This record gives sequence, structure tokens and C-alpha cells, in this order.
Amino acid sequence: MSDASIQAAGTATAERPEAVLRTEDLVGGYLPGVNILNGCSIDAYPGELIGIIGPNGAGKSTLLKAIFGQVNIRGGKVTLKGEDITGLKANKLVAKGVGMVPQNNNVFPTLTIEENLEMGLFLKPSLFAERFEFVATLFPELGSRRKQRAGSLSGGERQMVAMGRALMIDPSVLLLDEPSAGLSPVRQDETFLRVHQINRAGVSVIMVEQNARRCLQICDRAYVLDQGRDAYTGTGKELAQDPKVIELYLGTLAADQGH
Ligand SMILES: Nc1ncnc2c1ncn2[C@@H]1O[C@H](COP(=O)(O)OP(=O)(O)OP(=O)(O)O)[C@@H](O)[C@H]1O
Repeated sequence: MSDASIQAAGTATAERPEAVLRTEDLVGGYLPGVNILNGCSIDAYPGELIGIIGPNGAGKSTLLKAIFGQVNIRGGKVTLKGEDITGLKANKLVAKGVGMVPQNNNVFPTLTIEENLEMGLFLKPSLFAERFEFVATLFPELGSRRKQRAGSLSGGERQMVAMGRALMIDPSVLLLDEPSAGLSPVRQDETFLRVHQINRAGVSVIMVEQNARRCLQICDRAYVLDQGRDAYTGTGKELAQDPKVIELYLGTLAADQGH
């Protein structure tokens, strides 16, 4: 592994097909005059599983929220298969094929599993049976427990419902905000396995994760965010083995998580 195999972010030159999702020099934040994203550029190509890692407060979740129209964008742009979608609101983005699974409050607790999944397809209810079948092949337990209220499920099961709901629209890209957060190590492993399966079923995924090492193990490529910028990018393997990335980001993150 040489340093040359890790590209400073933004220096990629290889010819590729059109990105399914791209952010270019994204600048933005929540409060007037306070930018959390300071020029953040990432690409996800069709079929890729992209990891977003970095220290606490780097802006990882903010990046997903910015893509999903929940952050004031003050510079740069977001494109979906070449179409400018910068700043569009969530309902428009969902209709265009952007699926988002937020970290918290991601299910309707009083609704059943089936009703939660229906909510994911409110734009095209006639496709329910077909899409439900797809989701139930990835998450068989959602199919068999479809009448159970989501509020009575465990954290890991809720995460599956939330992912299942986002998959109902057959998204071009699925945004996952820390899917393993708050889960036991065993449930975390299961969640990473599910994410991998979703991706292998053909869904492009952009996943923010605090569990950086596990994320790098399953993703095709990743970006290390630092202070709202894409500091490094490379394949999961490259980044996991790069001394600088280990020293600056993985060492602390691994220690934080007791690895
Ligand atoms: N709704 C909000 N209003 C104002 N500031 C916010 C809001 N949400 C997040 N921030 C701030 O934005 C910065 C980046 O937060 P963000 O959640 O994107 O970081 P992160 O990289 O995902 O961190 P972590 O790994 O700790 O979740 C933090 O300083 C945070 O306090």
C-alpha cells in the first residue's frame, strides 16, 4: 500500500459513467453565517456502496441532510444523474428517487410494519405488492411480522423497517445516516450485513458511519470528512490501511468504540 493509492479528495481523473449522485463544493449550514460544510465534494457511481467517515462533528450527517434538502446550501451543488437537485425539498427528492433513512425517529411507532412500508410508497401505492415482495426478500422478518406495530420493535428491527420503507420507492440512491448507531455489536454486524445485501441487490448506497472500520470493510469507496470537507478518498481497503488515515481518524475512532 503506497500513499499514492490514496487520492487527496477531488483529484480523481479516471473516466467513469455518470455519477448517480454528486455533490460539488457544497457549502452550507443550519444557522446564518455558520457553515458546517465547507466545500464538500463526493461522487457515488451506479451500484456503489459509499462510506462517509470522519471525526465527531465533521459534518457527516449534515452532508446527508444537505443532499436531502434539510440544510441551507450557500454554495456548490447536488446532482442526481446529472440533474441539478440542489435544495429541493424531501418530497420532490423522494419522487426523483432519493431514499433517506435518518438516524432517529425513522419509523412511525403507532403504525404497523406494513403501514410504515405503505408510507414509503405513498406516491405510487399501486406498486405496493411488487415492492413489498422485494423488501420482504431482503428483510423476511418484516414480511412475516407485517401486522406488528413498529413501536413494539427493537432498535435493530426498527432500523430494518426504516430501510425497508426507503426501499419501497425503488430509489436510485439510498442515504443511510449511521445505521448502526445505538445497536449492540451483534445487531451492528447484522445491520452492516443488511446494508451489504441491499447494495448487492443493485441499490447505490451512501452510508454515514461512526463505526469507521466496519464501514470501510464493506464499502467500495469511502470519503473521510474533516471540518466539512472531503479530506481523503479511496477504496475501503486503501483507507483502512493508510497510515495517515489510521493515525488521524481510525485510531481515535477505534479507541472511542473500544476496538
Ligand atoms: N440542527 C442543527 N442546528 C445547528 N447546528 C447543528 C445542527 N445539527 C448539527 N449541527 C452542528 O453541525 C456540526 C456537524 O454535525 P454533524 O451531525 O453533521 O456531524 P457528524 O460528522 O455527523 O458528527 P457525529 O459523528 O458526532 O454524529 C456540529 O457542530 C453540530 O453541532
